[in-house]
Amino acid sequence: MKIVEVKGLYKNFKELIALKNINLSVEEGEIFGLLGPNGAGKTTLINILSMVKRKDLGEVKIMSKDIEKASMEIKSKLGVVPQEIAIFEELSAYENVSFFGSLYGFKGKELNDKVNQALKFVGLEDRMKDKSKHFSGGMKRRLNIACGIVHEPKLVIMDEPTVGIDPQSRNYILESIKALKAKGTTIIYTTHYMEEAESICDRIAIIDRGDIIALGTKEMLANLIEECSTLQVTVREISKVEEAKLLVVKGVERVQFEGNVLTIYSRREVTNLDQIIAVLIQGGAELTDIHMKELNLEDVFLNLTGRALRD
Ligand SMILES: Nc1ncnc2c1ncn2[C@@H]1O[C@H](COP(=O)(O)OP(=O)(O)OP(=O)(O)O)[C@@H](O)[C@H]1O
Repeated sequence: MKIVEVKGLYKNFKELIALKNINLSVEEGEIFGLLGPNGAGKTTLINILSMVKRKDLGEVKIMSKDIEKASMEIKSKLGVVPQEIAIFEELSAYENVSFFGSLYGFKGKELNDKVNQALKFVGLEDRMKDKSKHFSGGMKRRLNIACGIVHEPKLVIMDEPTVGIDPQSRNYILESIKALKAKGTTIIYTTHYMEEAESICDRIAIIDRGDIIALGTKEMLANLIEECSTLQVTVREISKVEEAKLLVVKGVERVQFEGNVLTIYSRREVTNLDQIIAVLIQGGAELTDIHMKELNLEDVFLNLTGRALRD
């Protein structure tokens, strides 16, 4: 079942087109990634889905209801974890989560149980009485998540929840997101870290300049690249590598140099390993390592836009 359906969505900020003709759907129970560089339009899309901003044009349905006609009903089943940490520094972790839980009408034992469960979920049960102003950046991010999921929403929207935190907290958060999915929650996850999108998302939409330029599983996205086989060769004498000679080998599309490593992109249907090695040996470059590189979403982005995903 589709839990989110977006058709022909547009959003402008004066003359800037922040979103143009966005079409996508999110299946119930999946982790759906929105991957794109800074300024691509991820937050704008998330803000529209979470009803913080209004769309200009198009149709957005969540749980089969139009977001503008059934906003109250949808909001009760929706959890939002914003990019900016939205917690009260002077309150304890427990008080923060309890406040958000009470906004959804929970009280008494039911509220207490939900708060304890949410804090346990993000690994803050031992620190629940501490004021959040004493927390590290990673702990504040985890508390932010607990506030967004305390009411056990069916759909959780997370906007770059791992920005600027240590690797340990990041892993903790990624594991909690997988655990949320295992409980049946649907998650929309925005990030500009392609490793995160690759590791937790079932499907990924790549967004650039307000436009979805590709959508699918990571395997489907990698298949979009025509020059599919990617050979990485480390040589002792990079100056002896003759790019022009490599480029005339059948199937070779592109050669990239980085220090002593060269990456050779070839069309997928061509077998040319023998010829490539022969060219390098004849030139006297001296090979020290050679392996096939697996294509990742960074390559997909570069291939589709001609630009790197990261700044
Ligand atoms: N309120 C606003 N007024 C004017 N322009 C805006 C506003 N909000 C966003 N924009 C612009 O819209 C574009 C998309 O921004 P958005 O924040 O959605 O991108 P993003 O992919 O979430 O990037 P980031 O990761 O940096 O948050 C950017 O060019 C941004 O400057």
